[in-house]
Amino acid sequence: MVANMERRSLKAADPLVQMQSVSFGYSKQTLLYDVSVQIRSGEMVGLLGPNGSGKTTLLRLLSGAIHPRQGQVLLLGKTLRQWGRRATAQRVAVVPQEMHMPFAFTVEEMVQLGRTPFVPAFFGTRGSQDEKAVQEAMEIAGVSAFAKRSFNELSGGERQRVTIAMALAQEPALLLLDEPTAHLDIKYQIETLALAQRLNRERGVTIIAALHDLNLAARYFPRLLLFQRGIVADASPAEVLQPELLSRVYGIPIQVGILRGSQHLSILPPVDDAQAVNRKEGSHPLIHVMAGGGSGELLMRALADAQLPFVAGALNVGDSDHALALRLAQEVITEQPFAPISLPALTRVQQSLEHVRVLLICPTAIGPGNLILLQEAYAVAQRGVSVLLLQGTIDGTACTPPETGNLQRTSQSDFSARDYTGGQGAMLLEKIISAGGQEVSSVVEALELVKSVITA
Ligand SMILES: Nc1ncnc2c1ncn2[C@@H]1O[C@H](COP(=O)(O)OP(=O)(O)OP(=O)(O)O)[C@@H](O)[C@H]1O
Repeated sequence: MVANMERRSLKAADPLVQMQSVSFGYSKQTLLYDVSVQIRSGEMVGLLGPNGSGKTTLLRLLSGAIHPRQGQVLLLGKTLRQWGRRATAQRVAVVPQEMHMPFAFTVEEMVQLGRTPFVPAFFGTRGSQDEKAVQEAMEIAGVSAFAKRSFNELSGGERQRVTIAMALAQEPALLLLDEPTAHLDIKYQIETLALAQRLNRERGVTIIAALHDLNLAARYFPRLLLFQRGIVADASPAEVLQPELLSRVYGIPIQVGILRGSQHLSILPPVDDAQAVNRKEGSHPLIHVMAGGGSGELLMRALADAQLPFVAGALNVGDSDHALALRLAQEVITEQPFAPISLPALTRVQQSLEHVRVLLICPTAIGPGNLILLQEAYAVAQRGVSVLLLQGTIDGTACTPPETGNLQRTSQSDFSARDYTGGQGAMLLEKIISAGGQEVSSVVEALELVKSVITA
């Protein structure tokens, strides 16, 4: 009721819920970094991402169960802290991955629990409005027939519908579903998502669901957020479910096709997984890009436009170059947010550098955390591999677009200006040059040199 009235007063363009530069971590380590997203009333959004990518955490932030370390979550323009728990629960309902009841509640009693945010505190009793909402929720979710049965005796699919009924009894404006189809057979998976779709279409409930099944996500959700500790892609299924992007984010080769006679996408592992992996290994990119802080943006776009496959990294989660590399690079070597390059990431960089013919170093800031990459670059230059150093400042003007020309040559002073290691970084860059590394002053020049090296 509350939610219905507020929903009607919302203008179509107003976001129902928004995350503004949200960062969060359970421990010192940051799990989600700088996440910003807006969801309008009436949207149905699927949240995709590998295990441990932070989908549940994102839903918990949206429900107010946990609070951001930085940034804020707004519901109808007010932070969840400003709303408070009770008022938030009158507007946002969560269907968790699994619900275990230690007591033998009947289905009806369970669904009545959904009305808790509306029952006055301190011995308040439920009124006729609450009873109506409970009966209606059971009806919509298709659980009225077993209202008097014990929740714990139900099948997985039936339980799932009861937990959805519980959430519906809250009459939420926003329904958060955490892997609503986990543990369900295909019939119940489809029934559950069809129910979510009906709620969305007929009752205007805004739905955000974390999902693992990419095919079902494509079938039921007009907007998908691909998530890996931050939002990697946010668009329609056809735009988000790109084989290269999915393969990079999930770390296995993935094919996307269109089912014959159907408008829906079909996501499959390749026919012969082993063959695909071998093919991928056999065609390791010949180009490696070291970047960070946006310094690699124009170069990576130019390489992708020229259809030149490359490895990027190591890059920290949350770095804008990392998000872009996930879209454009064949392989991305990922490091924790803000963390120095770890041994596993360094090993992957070393493995990549063994195969490449060109290493491109973008004009990123050099700190104690990434200095080790320059040491690797120096070793590569000493082996006679072509190393190109893109010149530029680190204020976003680096690597000017191919059409518009050159960077200013600043050389030594440029190196020092972005060196935060007390001179070690600048010295390594100088050593790379003396070992044969070549400075380039534009993306155009870099691309020409790359092409000449890899076709030689
Ligand atoms: N309460 C917690 N305390 C500490 N770490 C946690 C907690 N909850 C989750 N994590 C960790 O945070 C990371 C992200 O977990 P989260 O459950 O958000 O991911 P997910 O994308 O939903 O994963 P899955 O698809 O496997 O459900 C994981 O590494 C997880 O172990």
